[in-house]
Amino acid sequence: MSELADLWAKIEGAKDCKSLLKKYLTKELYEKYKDTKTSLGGTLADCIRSGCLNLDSGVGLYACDPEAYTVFKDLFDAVIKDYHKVPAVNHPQPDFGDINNLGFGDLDPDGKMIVSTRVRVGRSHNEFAFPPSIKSTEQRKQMEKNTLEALNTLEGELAGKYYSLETMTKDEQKQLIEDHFLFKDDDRFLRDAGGYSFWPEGRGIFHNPSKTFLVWINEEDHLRFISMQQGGDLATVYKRLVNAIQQLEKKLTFAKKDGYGYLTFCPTNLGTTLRASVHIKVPKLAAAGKLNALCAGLNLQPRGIHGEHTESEGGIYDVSNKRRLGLTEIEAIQEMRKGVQEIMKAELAL
Ligand SMILES: Nc1ncnc2c1ncn2[C@@H]1O[C@H](COP(=O)(O)OP(=O)(O)OP(=O)(O)O)[C@@H](O)[C@H]1O
Ligand SMILES: NC(=[NH2+])NCCC[C@H](N)C(=O)O
Repeated sequence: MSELADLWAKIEGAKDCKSLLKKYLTKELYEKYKDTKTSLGGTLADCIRSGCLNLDSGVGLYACDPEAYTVFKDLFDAVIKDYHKVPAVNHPQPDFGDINNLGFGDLDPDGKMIVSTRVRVGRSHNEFAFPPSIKSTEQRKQMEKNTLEALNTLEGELAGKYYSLETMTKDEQKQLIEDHFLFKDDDRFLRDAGGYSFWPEGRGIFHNPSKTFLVWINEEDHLRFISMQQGGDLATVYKRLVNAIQQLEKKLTFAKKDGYGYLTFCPTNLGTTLRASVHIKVPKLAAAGKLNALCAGLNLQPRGIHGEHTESEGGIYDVSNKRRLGLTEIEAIQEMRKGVQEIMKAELAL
């Protein structure tokens, strides 16, 4: 049996599987796409491997490369519409808003509830495959090199240095992870999607001395741009990120598609690719079992303190916008801002 037929048999037989892949990969779509290849050589197996090997996936589908969104359109569109709750895949053009006139500042001026604030976006290079279809270390290294040429031209607050995972000590790596600056290598969904192949080659982190602006290279996405700092000053964090994006877009061209926005490896990140989060102390809401429902109603997503698939510690949660597609960057930030302010009100009322 071919690998694809084997993966298909696994998911077809998984009656209790609740992933979006299970919901939308019908026999008809499987037959339609089973022999299809992207121009970089990506296949349906590359897109569905993680979801078939991890039947508890929420989504279960990854793009093998930027072209997957076009080549396997019917499958991706169905998953995208369901995850992002949009009737059609019709993402607007980027709009970061008037960053000098945002109309909001620090969400927690007294510093009582918000421990830290972070906003990140993902960016991809059109000419490189995503992890399932990357066939050699050379591709990751080339991408790392092209990106560093651009990062090394950044000036002022954004200027920084690159730290390769290939040369970093285990202790340095551990400390950066504990301090919430660096990615880990223990996500089984990403592992089965090829995310850790040839690890740690071509991976690394660029950051400024104060670690308020950081770039992850060759983690889940080709690139992640991150702005973060202690406290609740969302406006400052967002402005810094937009400034970085605008500077880097002068040097690099990122994968983008009309109606889909910026293209990312995982369809959950598509569009604005923006996740704005606070680490927020909400012990009362959590103890009352009210946080999840409140977040759901506000289009927010609660996570644990060490990120996705982790637990809360001391009543502190990572709360962020859930929607990234079908709205502009500034709308996603405003949705997160309003939602976080509602959560703060609800915590104080208990
Ligand atoms: N507001 C925040 N303050 C401090 N650290 C944060 C904040 N939000 C997220 N982090 C940290 O960022 C790291 C990465 O988190 P996580 O993997 O959940 O999200 P991500 O980088 O946005 O990507 P993805 O959604 O693809 O998983 C973790 O260490 C997490 O604790
Ligand atoms: N980091 C991410 N892209 N997270 C979202 C999806 C993760 C995993 N593939 C799932 O389907 O549950």
